Amino acid sequence: MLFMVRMDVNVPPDFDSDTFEKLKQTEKARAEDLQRSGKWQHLWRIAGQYANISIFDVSDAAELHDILINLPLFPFMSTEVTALCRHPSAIIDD
Ligand SMILES: O=C(O)C[C@H]1C=CC(=O)O1
Repeated sequence: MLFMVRMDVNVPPDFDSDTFEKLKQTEKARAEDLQRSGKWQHLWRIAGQYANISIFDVSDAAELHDILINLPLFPFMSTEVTALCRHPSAIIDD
């Protein structure tokens, strides 16, 4: 199943910056692993915002939920999930 996920990252202004930098590195490694696995198919920065639009290809909503809540930056994120299905006029069958 395909899902579009918007992730907005909100860091409290008084949060320790070194700790946050370490979390970002852990998040980057996790995101790269999930992309290599094929589960995180697209990762796009929303220009001008600390936010992204991502496409996940997972077996079901429960798997997506498990991935999202285990992201290192999840405690600092708000997420919006949209289930996708093939458009009948789409010419690319990916
Ligand atoms: O930067 C972000 O949008 C948040 C998060 C998603 C992937 C990643 O490496 O960090």
